[in-house]
Amino acid sequence: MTVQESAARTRPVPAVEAEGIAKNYGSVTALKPTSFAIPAGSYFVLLGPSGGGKTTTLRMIAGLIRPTGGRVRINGADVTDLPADRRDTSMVFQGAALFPHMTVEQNVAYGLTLRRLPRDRIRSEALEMLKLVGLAGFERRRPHELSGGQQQRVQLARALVLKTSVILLDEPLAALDAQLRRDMCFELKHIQESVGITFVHVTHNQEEAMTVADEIALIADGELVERGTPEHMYETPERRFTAGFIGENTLLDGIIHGHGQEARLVIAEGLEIPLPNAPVGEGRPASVSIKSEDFRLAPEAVDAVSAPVEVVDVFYLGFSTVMHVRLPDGRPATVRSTTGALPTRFRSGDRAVLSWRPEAVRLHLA
Ligand SMILES: Nc1ncnc2c1ncn2[C@@H]1O[C@H](COP(=O)(O)OP(=O)(O)OP(=O)(O)O)[C@@H](O)[C@H]1O
Repeated sequence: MTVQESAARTRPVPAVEAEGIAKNYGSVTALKPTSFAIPAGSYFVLLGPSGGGKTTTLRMIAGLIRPTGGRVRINGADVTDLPADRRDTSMVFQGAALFPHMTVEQNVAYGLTLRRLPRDRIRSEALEMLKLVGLAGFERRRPHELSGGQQQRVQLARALVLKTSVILLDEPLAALDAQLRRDMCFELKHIQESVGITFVHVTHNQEEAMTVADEIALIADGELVERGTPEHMYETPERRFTAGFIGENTLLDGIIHGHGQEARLVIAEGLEIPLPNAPVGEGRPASVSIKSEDFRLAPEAVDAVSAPVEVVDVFYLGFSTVMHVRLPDGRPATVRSTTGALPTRFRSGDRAVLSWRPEAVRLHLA
C-alpha cells in the first residue's frame, strides 16, 4: 500500500461530497460546477444572497433536483442516480409544511408509518423526538394550535425521527420573527450537538449562519465564493465579496504601490491605506476591508493610521453607536463604537478624525 492509499483509508468519510455538481435551466446557470465535502457530524451552512444557488445545491444533495453534471456522495456512496427517498437524508422545508388534519404525534410518526414499523415502536420514537425538540405534552394538538416556532420544531422532529445521517434544512426559520429566530438558532445548534448528526442548513441571514454553523459556505451568482468557520469568514475573509456580505465592513478599492514596509493601497489622490504583511503586486488592482468596530472616531488621531472625515449621520443603538462618515474624497465609511467608549457625542456635519491600526486592514486581491 502506498502512503497516499494508507492516508485515504484512514481519512474519515465525509457525510456529503459534491464533486463538480452543476445545474443549468436552459440558458440560466443556477450553479456552476462546484465541489465541497461536509465532515460527518458537523453543522454546515449554505449562506448567500437570494438567487445565488443555495436551494439548488441543497436540493441536489436531497435528490429533489437532478444535477446537469457532477456527482453527489452520501457517506461515501454515490447517490447521484438515486431518488430522494432512497438517500440517507431527510428534509426540513421553509415554513411549516405539516399535515393540518393530523395531530402533532401523527405528523412526526408519518415517515415511520410508511416504513410499516410496529405501532408501539412508532409511538415511542415519535414521543422521544417530541421531547428532544421541547414539545413533550403537545402530541395531541393539531398544527393550527401551535405557534410558528412550535410548528418548525414539529417539522424538525419529523425529520429527526427518520434517523437519517444527514438533515437538510431549507430556510427553516424564515417565517419566524427576529426574536424567535434567534432563540430557535440556539436550539437548532443545541439539538444538532446532542444528536451528533450532520445538518446542512440554507439561509440568507448572516446572523443565523454565524450562530449555528461549524462551517459556512458562501454561495453567490452560482458559485461557491469562500468557505470557512464563522471566525474565518468574519475576521479574515479572503474574498472582497465575503467582506461585503458578512459583518459590517468598509470596502475600498485601489491600486497597490510600493513594496515591503512601504506597500500601500492608493485609493484616490491623497488617500492611501498602508498594507500589512507586505504583499507583492506593484500596480495590481486590489481592495481592502476594515471592520466597523476596528475604526475609532475622535477629535484627533488615536491610532497609527488616520484620515480626516466628516460625520454624515449618527445612530444611537443603546450598547453601540453607528456613525457613517465621509472620507476626504467623498467615499463612505462605517464606524461602530461601544457607546460608553466614545470620547465625544458626534453629530451630523462634525469634522473628526478616523483612526485604525495597520493590522486591522484586510487585503483582498481580485
Ligand atoms: N426551475 C427553475 N427554472 C429556471 N430557473 C431556476 C429554477 N429554479 C431556480 N432557478 C434560478 O436559479 C438561480 C438559483 O436559484 P436558487 O433557488 O438555488 O437560489 P437561492 O440562493 O436558493 O435563492 P433564494 O434564497 O431566493 O431561495 C436563480 O437565478 C433562479 O432564478
